[in-house]
Amino acid sequence: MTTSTTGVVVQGTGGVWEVYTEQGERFSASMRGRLKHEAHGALKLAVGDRVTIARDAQHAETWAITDIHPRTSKLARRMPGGRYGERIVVANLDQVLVVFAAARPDPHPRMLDRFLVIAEANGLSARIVINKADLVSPEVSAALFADQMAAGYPVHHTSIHTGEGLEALRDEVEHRSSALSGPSGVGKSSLMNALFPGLDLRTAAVSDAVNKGRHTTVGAMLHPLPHGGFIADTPGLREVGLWGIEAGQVASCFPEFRPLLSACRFADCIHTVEPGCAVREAVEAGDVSPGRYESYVKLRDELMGRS
Ligand SMILES: Nc1nc2c(ncn2[C@@H]2O[C@H](COP(=O)(O)OP(=O)(O)OP(=O)(O)O)[C@@H](O)[C@H]2O)c(=O)[nH]1
Ligand SMILES: [Zn+2]
Repeated sequence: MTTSTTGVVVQGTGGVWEVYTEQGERFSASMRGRLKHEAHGALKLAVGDRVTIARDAQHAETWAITDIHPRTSKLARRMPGGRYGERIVVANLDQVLVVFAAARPDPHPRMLDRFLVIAEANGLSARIVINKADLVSPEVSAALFADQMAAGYPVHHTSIHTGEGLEALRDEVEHRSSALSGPSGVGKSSLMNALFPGLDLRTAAVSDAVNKGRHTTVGAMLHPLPHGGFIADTPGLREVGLWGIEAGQVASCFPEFRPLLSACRFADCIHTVEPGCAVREAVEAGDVSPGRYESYVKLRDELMGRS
């Protein structure tokens, strides 16, 4: 007799995948031969995939992955070593949490915009978290990232010391699959531990640390949350980088630009020098923030190989 169940791939090493079921059980499973063959094409298994697993009564120890369910999203990066193709870092994320600190280290709006563009380009919604809110006055904290808030991104102000904002953030994280991103030292692991005691993230691995190379062999890992949902312990958005984003796509990764793009005089407007550019007019009129526009120009230049 064969039993089967469904679950989410939470980790993968050397062909053995760990699958977490809705009942909260963890099983090791490998890809069934036929599926492996098919997977050579478009569908490669990734952490975050929903799968069906089955096992024979006779081989009671081993589970086989018999089906990979359709993905709703993927965060992908270039194959390591410059090989052609993509590697899916994590599938089926619902959102990215971009964490900065109100101070220590100082927040950096242009770096935030870069993270937001990467999330947009991967089709993921982003939520901004300003942690260490206890270090500045409420007025200063509220003014931080006001441009990104005006662009439509939800912003949370949190502190693990005063407890501010923790409950509201927990509500948005439970029952969803979220990736954490943000610079080193902003309090990502402290925050997750405050929200979900005992979560035990691999502290160093969730960091977008300067020390880049060290993540190349470590894949993403999903941590199940006590009441449902997952936190992805990923190499971070910075490593995923701008890969796969075309220069012409950058403008549409700024949500506040989107309604303007069809109003430019030229259909192929790149919003830098053209007359009749609706984006630049909106900047001049104060409807689009100069800082966000600066981020656009910078990221576009970078993708054009001009910086
Ligand atoms: N004042 C204050 N300090 C905090 C807060 N959250 C975290 N910290 C401190 O900030 C420092 C860095 O916290 P971590 O949780 O290690 O930061 P991280 O983002 O996970 O850092 P990496 O592992 O390098 O990516 C620690 O000394 C924390 O105690 C907060 O809300 N307020
Ligand atoms: Zn334009």
